[in-house]
Amino acid sequence: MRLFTSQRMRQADATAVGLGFPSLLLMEAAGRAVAEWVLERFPGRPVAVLCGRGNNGGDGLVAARHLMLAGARVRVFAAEGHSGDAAQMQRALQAHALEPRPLEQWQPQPGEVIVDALFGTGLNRRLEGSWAELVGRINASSCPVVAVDLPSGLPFEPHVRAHSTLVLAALKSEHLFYPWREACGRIVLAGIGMPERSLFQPDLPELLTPQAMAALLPRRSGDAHKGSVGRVLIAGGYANYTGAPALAALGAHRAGAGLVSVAYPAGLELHLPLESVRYPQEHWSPEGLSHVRAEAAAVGMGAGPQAEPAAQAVLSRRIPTVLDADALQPGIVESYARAGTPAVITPHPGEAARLLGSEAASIAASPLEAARTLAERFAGVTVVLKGGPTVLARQRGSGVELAVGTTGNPAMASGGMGDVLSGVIAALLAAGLEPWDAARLGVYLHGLSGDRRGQVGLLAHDLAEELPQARAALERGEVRAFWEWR
Ligand SMILES: NC(=O)C1=CN([C@@H]2O[C@H](COP(=O)(O)OP(=O)(O)OC[C@H]3O[C@@H](n4cnc5c(N)ncnc54)[C@H](O)[C@@H]3O)[C@@H](O)[C@H]2O)[C@H](O)CC1
Ligand SMILES: [K+]
Repeated sequence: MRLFTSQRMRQADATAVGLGFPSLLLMEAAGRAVAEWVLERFPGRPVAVLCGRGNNGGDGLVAARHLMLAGARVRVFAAEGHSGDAAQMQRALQAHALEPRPLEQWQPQPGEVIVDALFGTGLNRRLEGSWAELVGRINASSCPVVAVDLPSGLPFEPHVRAHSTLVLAALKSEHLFYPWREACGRIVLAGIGMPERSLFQPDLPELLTPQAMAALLPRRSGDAHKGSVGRVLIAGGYANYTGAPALAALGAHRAGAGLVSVAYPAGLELHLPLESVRYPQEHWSPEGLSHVRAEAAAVGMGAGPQAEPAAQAVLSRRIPTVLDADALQPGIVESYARAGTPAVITPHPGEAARLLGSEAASIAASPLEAARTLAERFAGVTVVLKGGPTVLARQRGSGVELAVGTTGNPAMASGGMGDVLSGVIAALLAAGLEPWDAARLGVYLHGLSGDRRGQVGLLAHDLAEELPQARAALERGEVRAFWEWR
């Protein structure tokens, strides 16, 4: 499943029409889905449908007809000047003796549900004047708003704040990225019958779905033993940063590693899980790690100035490695890329800025672009740019493949969460997954565990404790995506 932009959705729409699919059928399906959602979610409530002059308004006119036919009390207010499909839908409504009133005449009525069909993917600049004023009045009313496709005004200010958004054909960036996502409310995705070929756009970012992620789970055979399911080496820790490697170790254990070994500066007091094996290092060297049994590693958590020697020592093992925290320095990442050792980097925006020599704020503002740039800059390395949502990237052929996480929540904004993620991805690498699969599944499981324990005050080790149940639920097919299907 792919994440669209408004522009790419319009392209898909044009492709469908180019294939001979009548656009009027799409609008009919869209409006019908809106009506069905309103009737299901707000049974018996009167409805005001507010229609713009584009196709989003056309969807609203269809919704009004179906609401009326289902016996709902409907008032319709529409902008002047519909053309094309929307004009036909206006005539269809008028044939049922339902005459839209001018939009300016709309006043909110208590108890009424508002269908926001003012603007969808065709908005090309911020709303101003009477449009901005109308959006202000919608938001000030105490009526629940069902937005058609997008809350009108997004991705700019001002915009409608919706109770729910009935998304047409595919999710668009605004439905996933903050701050816009908060305006969408519940997200309900309606298929509307677009031909599959028009939606086939593999260069768009992949959305991580429960089905696709469940298929990646490493299977365990009946005769599994601790040496056959993946052993992990964690390398980190320095001065008073003793929690980070311990949390990474916990993440690896809870993600199913058969054995977790932790290498750290000798003399450091680490509160490791009882099950971890300790390898104190007098100084970091390939020899010091040569006898540690591991198929994958994670390095950098709390390593401070020791990150460089620790990363070079681990690199000598030539095993797939997660580079996190202090190991996220251009020189270290480049040395892994040059050596051709499979590497996954897991920066947050601040660390990504350090890698790219840019600003954290600009990275957080355009994470898809930033992840793409990281994948181009460090060719061959798998990028996990952490955030809400996390974005993944890797170079593939002459282009960059992108993916976007669909799990996780703001309760996960606390120290140590990233260390757990490193351990999880390392465990999946050790189990034999390719870096791209280990990174996507690791991000998904980590966020899913956070969602299952989603209260503020969640600690990183609470999240780690949830990993086995999250994984089992995913395996049993019990996990649902955050959007609902219609
Ligand atoms: N395949 C699908 O997903 C389908 C989507 N449908 C619906 O169509 C809209 C997109 O319709 P479109 O006509 O392209 O655009 P809008 O209705 O969003 O609005 C365009 C309208 O608004 C004008 N405009 C743009 N920006 C502004 C502004 N800032 N202020 C004032 N006016 C503005 C622009 O010039 C146009 O006149 C999509 O979201 C779905 O709801 C189909 O119905 C079914 C298939
Ligand atoms: K809308």
